[in-house]
Amino acid sequence: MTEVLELVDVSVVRDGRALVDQITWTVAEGERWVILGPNGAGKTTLLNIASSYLFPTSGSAVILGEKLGGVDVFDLRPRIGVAGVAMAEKMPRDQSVLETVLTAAYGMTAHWQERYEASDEERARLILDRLGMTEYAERRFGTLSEGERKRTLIARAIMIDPELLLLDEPAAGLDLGGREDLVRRLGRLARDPIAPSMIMVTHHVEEIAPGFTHVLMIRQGKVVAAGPIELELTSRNLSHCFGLPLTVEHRGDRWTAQGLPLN
Ligand SMILES: Nc1ncnc2c1ncn2[C@@H]1O[C@H](COP(=O)(O)OP(=O)(O)OP(=O)(O)O)[C@@H](O)[C@H]1O
Repeated sequence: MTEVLELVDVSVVRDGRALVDQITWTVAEGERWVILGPNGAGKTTLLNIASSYLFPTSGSAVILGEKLGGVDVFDLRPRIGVAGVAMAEKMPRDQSVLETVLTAAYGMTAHWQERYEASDEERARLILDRLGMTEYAERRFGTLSEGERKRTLIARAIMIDPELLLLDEPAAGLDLGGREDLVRRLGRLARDPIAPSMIMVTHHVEEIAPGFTHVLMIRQGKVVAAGPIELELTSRNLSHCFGLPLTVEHRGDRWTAQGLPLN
């Protein structure tokens, strides 16, 4: 099996502090990983390495077979789809949802007189439809609700037909209905055998969609557990990861967790 991401002894040090501390982690093609961990654990830092926007201070990072530092990142980035808060902030608010998705195919964030191929527009509309966004295609990005915005950015990340899809807290800020709608759609994507390898950062096990296969738990920049979700997403590991006693349950194809009551 081919590796889409291979980190060996990766550390990121800022102001003398390791934000990510000697992490060794491999993601194989077709796997769908969840990164879990408390605030400040280093999840986004890891995702920034996986998207080639951040270079490790030490250790080696190989993304889609290319070693960071030895490859032109501008060749690598079009192969990686990223949806997260940082991307939302870069999107022009007065651009339509359709254009927001379409510009991805041209490696841009804004419409700039480029002529779109009819086949690209067709693909953008198809992806928007899969994410339940058909009726919003002509709406301005800036007028969307948080949930609609998140679905638009996921559509944009998928538009480039990436080999690796990175989702940074896709369900953050969504209400219960919005979360459940997104989890169902991510579940459909995760179970699609031709969908790209995926890595999703989240704070909540309830946001893990069916079809996710592996979990990486980190705390203070270090790996607490990594491996198949059924084996590693245990009360013991989760408690260690978040630093308080927690119980996790797997019911049907979903996960829930709660803290143990105080004595
Ligand atoms: N450029 C920087 N210089 C110094 N410290 C930084 C820098 N970037 C991030 N950090 C720190 O690194 C730690 C890890 O940050 P990161 O954003 O990766 O955490 P996270 O797990 O994604 O957190 P959250 O769940 O709150 O989003 C945090 O303590 C953060 O303050």
